[in-house]
Amino acid sequence: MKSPYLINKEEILKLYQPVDSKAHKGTQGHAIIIAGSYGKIGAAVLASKSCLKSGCGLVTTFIPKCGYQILQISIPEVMTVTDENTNFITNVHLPLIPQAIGFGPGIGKELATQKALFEFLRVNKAPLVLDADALNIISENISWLELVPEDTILTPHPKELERLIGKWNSESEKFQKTIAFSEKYKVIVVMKGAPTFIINRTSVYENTTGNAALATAGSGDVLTGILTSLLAQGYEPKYASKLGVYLHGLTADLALPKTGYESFTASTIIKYLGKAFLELEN
Ligand SMILES: NC(=O)C1=CN([C@@H]2O[C@H](COP(=O)(O)OP(=O)(O)OC[C@H]3O[C@@H](n4cnc5c(N)ncnc54)[C@H](OP(=O)(O)O)[C@@H]3O)[C@@H](O)[C@H]2O)[C@@H](O)CC1
Ligand SMILES: Nc1ncnc2c1ncn2[C@@H]1O[C@H](COP(=O)(O)OP(=O)(O)O)[C@@H](O)[C@H]1O
Ligand SMILES: [Mg+2]
Repeated sequence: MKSPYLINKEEILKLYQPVDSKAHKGTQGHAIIIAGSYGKIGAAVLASKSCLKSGCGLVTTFIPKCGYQILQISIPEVMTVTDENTNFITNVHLPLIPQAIGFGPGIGKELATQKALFEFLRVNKAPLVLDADALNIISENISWLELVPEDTILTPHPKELERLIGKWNSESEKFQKTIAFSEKYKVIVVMKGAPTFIINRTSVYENTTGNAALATAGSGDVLTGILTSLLAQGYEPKYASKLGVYLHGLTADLALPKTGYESFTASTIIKYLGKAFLELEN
């Protein structure tokens, strides 16, 4: 394998698009987050809030009924649409075609949720981020990946990656298998970890931001929201994935002197998103 390209500030400044002074919420993209199940509505809240706080104009969140009040009270700026089912997602019906969709955090693996994901993949054409249980479901139905739009962004942590590509015997085999997977299914794989690598066909990129403060519940859910937001704003998937992982890690680097490792939570990532974006302004 060639040595990875580094995702550093110089590279990010080449692709970052500042918000236009004539922008309005309609030009900033409408994102949909499909997430959550009973006991894991927090994942939907974190992904939705981070989506909104990364510059997206409008965010609609699709959740099972049990999440309705939680979402509306915790993030009044976000619109919600609920499934017929109380505890988990069974039938994704969207009120609009958005500019991007993030699917997976906290959805669980109920059979009805698996069917809902399959039906969604059959009809969806919007740019897509797949995370968490959406990846776990797809791991057991790998041919469904043939249904996703080209350059869909997959964000597995190491265990989710293993479920998708199978076990590896060395780091180099892990990269080889992920490159082959990215080529075969025409997807971008964000290999989350310390550090995070992005695999886009045969190209490998290594992120330079982030630290162990991110080793906390929900930090991946927040990344899904950020990536979905950037896609909705019109960033091409190859740029959205780089900018998203860079900003996500940068929040932890900026926050660390104030929070230390221990008190940093996924909500701290969201809190520091503004400072991370400001680092990109000249
Ligand atoms: N507030 C909420 O609503 C929250 C909801 N959430 C939602 O919960 C769902 C389940 O998500 P999940 O990732 O916890 O479960 P799962 O896929 O079984 O992975 C666990 C296994 O993976 C491994 N592993 C993980 N990271 C690794 C690493 N860096 N490096 C190495 N190994 C690593 C780890 O292995 P271990 O080290 O324990 O052997 C363990 O076996 C999902 O939908 C998510 O969105 C969460 O986001 C939390 C907040
Ligand atoms: N030690 C670490 N250094 C840098 N980044 C880390 C570290 N530990 C975790 N992360 C990042 O935190 C996120 C964890 O995602 P994930 O495991 O999906 O969390 P969750 O499912 O709880 O939301 C990933 O973006 C990962 O790269
Ligand atoms: Mg996760």
